[in-house]
Amino acid sequence: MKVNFSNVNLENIDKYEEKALAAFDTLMGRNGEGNDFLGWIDRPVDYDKDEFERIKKAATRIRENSDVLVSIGIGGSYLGIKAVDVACDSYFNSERKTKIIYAGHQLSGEYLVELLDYLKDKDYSLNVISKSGTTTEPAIAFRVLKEALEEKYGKEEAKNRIFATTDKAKGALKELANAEGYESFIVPDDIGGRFSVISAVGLLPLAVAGINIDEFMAGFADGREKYTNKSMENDAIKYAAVRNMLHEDGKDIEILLNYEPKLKYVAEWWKQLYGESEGKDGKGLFPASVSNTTDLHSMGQMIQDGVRNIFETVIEVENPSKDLTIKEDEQNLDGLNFLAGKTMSYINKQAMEGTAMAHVEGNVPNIRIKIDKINERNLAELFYFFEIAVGVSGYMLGVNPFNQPGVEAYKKAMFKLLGKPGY
Ligand SMILES: O=P(O)(O)OC[C@H]1O[C@H](O)[C@H](O)[C@@H](O)[C@@H]1O
Repeated sequence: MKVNFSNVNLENIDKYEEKALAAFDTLMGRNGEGNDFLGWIDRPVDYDKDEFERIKKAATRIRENSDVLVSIGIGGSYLGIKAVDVACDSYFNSERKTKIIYAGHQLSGEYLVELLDYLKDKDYSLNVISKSGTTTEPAIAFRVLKEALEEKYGKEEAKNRIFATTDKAKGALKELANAEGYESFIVPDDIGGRFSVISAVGLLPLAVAGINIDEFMAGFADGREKYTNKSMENDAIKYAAVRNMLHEDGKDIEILLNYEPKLKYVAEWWKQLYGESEGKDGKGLFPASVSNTTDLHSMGQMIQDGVRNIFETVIEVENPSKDLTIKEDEQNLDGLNFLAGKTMSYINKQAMEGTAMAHVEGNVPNIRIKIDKINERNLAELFYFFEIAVGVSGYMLGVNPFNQPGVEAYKKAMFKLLGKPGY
């Protein structure tokens, strides 16, 4: 993975570098706000190997007896799984032995009814994932899906098809898992939800999907190797410094963009990580995302000519796994023979370069993150890069990057409207 800042004016970066290095010291010194939630930093080399093996065994069992695993969770208990699942799957002919389907990540009755109908003639298991164990959306989905599972298999067999990933000791889901005898896995106390894809939260569903979780962990270890040294050569520190410089220079919105549609949910994972880590005390860059070149035909006008408060961070995949060469056409009625002999990846790359030139020309600075190809190891390294960078960036901003007090406000209002006791 390489990060390129040549499309950003770095003439004022010095004072941000000093601040970034100090913030990095706070992060790695574990003496900043939110330092109870830094377990993810060393997790790549310090994790429960027994649980890891148990995850693999459970995944094998699920793959043997289920066409579908319903992964029930929201936020950090959903987005990391979906990001890697989609990015590492094929667009159309998924060879997945067991398909991962998601639930509990919204409150759509239509979705849940259609999911229940879809599952009727399938063998399936449930992985209910909630660090707190009380989040409304997954709790509702689990109540409904558990009832359907028990109806299909009977209570005893259903117990062998329910896996709970939650707090090691407390919370409603842990109590339920203990009472019902569900196999459970742990969301570590010292890893916040948006950082938890490295734990059983991500590992079990991804192992069921056929992702190589040894390679996934190795990618996090690659990230820990590359992004935990104190130097401005450390791209994670530099990215944090550059973001803060651009923010103080009037850019309020960072757009993460890709030119490979299957990376869409990597951006969704990134939006939670950056939005929840920095959006506090009236501060923070607004994290947005587009998928190009599709969105150049919808958001291109705004990005090129709208309010000049945007910069872009582009994820470039240097070696797509498949490619296709445009052929000469005798009639050339579409006028595309100038593309004959050129590959789609070459054309996509020129679109990326042309867009970067036009946007930089229009005062939209561009950061470029290049990954060799899309696989679980490279995605894990990218995740770790963003995690270190958000810790540094949040401390530079003067916020606690590891809490999320603001998410409670809507819940209180919603529970009052729903007549939840005590609200
Ligand atoms: O895993 P859970 O405890 O169910 O939390 C799921 C999500 O909901 C919370 O409200 C926070 O917004 C997220 O940080 C968290 O990832």
